[in-house]
Amino acid sequence: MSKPVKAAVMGTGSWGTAFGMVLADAGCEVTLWARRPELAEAVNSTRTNPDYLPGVELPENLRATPDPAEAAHGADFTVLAIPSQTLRGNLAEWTPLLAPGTVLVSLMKGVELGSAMRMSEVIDDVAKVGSDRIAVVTGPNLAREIAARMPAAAVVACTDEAVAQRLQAASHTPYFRPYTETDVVGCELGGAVKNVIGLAVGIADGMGLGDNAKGSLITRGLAETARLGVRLGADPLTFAGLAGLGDLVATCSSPLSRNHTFGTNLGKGMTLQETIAVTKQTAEGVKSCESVLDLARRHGVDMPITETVVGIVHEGKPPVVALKELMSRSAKPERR
Ligand SMILES: NC(=O)c1ccc[n+]([C@@H]2O[C@H](COP(=O)([O-])OP(=O)(O)OC[C@H]3O[C@@H](n4cnc5c(N)ncnc54)[C@H](O)[C@@H]3O)[C@@H](O)[C@H]2O)c1
Ligand SMILES: O=P(O)(O)OC[C@H](O)CO
Repeated sequence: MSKPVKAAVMGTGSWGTAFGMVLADAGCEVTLWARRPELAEAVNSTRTNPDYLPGVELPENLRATPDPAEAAHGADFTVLAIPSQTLRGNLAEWTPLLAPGTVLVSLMKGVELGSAMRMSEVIDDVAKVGSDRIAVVTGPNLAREIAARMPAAAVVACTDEAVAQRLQAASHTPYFRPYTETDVVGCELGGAVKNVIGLAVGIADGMGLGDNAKGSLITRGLAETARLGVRLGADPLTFAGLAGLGDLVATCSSPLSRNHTFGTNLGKGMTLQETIAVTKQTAEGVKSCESVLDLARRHGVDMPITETVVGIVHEGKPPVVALKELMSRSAKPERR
């Protein structure tokens, strides 16, 4: 009999825990790394994650530890499930602990502030493992729904298709259907920019702008995502898939999305500080809107919705003023 696949999941938040559950349900032996020892203890003693996924019973073949070396030991896959802006520092500490040959798997949907790097680029920069040992999981995957074992499809991307296939096999369950991809750039940009568009749609919902506005923002949001992606070498068709349209639709329609909810609160008139205070989990778009805009400017790509979100979130622009500016941009053809 072959040995079970071992997976370390670095991060015991909502998605780290839910994806750890997927891997365990698919037959992997899973160890979660939890930053706080008391959370690791609670996971092991109650078989739940009371802080992030209360009420969800976790499988027996999943355990938690506060020791990153213990989590990483012998792992075939080392899954990174922490906020994007904390990746560089954490991975620098974990790199000496990584199992030889382990595949580093990013669950993160962000772009690094300052460097404007995608998460796979940060991973390569820090761990120096090469693109064939870096994979990305993305798509319409709201953690709460996956944790309830509700059906979802996803994309597992790696420049080496055989590695993507290994990860696909390690995470395929009756409720979680991963498709392979080799367009890592497109998959990562789809995930990072949809959080920014999710904020924009949330703001519009909070302002009561209606469903035509929502449909328009989703579609024009996807257009600017694809524009950036193509400039960076992505396949435009990736944005019509699960990592693009699929994730955008789930995020922009669900009250479970932290980015959408964050935007809705701003659109209803809460201040940024009030909105941050009621947001308990990571809403990546709040920081990544600035790094996505930075990336777009470095490559001369126009991203008006992203620019509008930055104006509202970081420059104190009132949403009504931002809306007026967005609607009064010069007329142009839909495709150019
Ligand atoms: N929740 C979802 O539905 C979902 C789905 C797909 C992708 N994602 C992406 O996954 C990533 C993680 O999101 P999440 O939902 O698990 O977030 P979360 O807020 O639920 O959990 C974040 C985890 O990171 C840890 N953490 C926070 N700051 C840290 C630091 N400085 N150093 C080390 N660890 C730290 C927290 O303790 C927690 O375990 C994000 O990039 C998010 O966009 C989330
Ligand atoms: O809760 P959000 O806004 O971070 O979205 C979660 C997932 O990325 C949806 O696929």
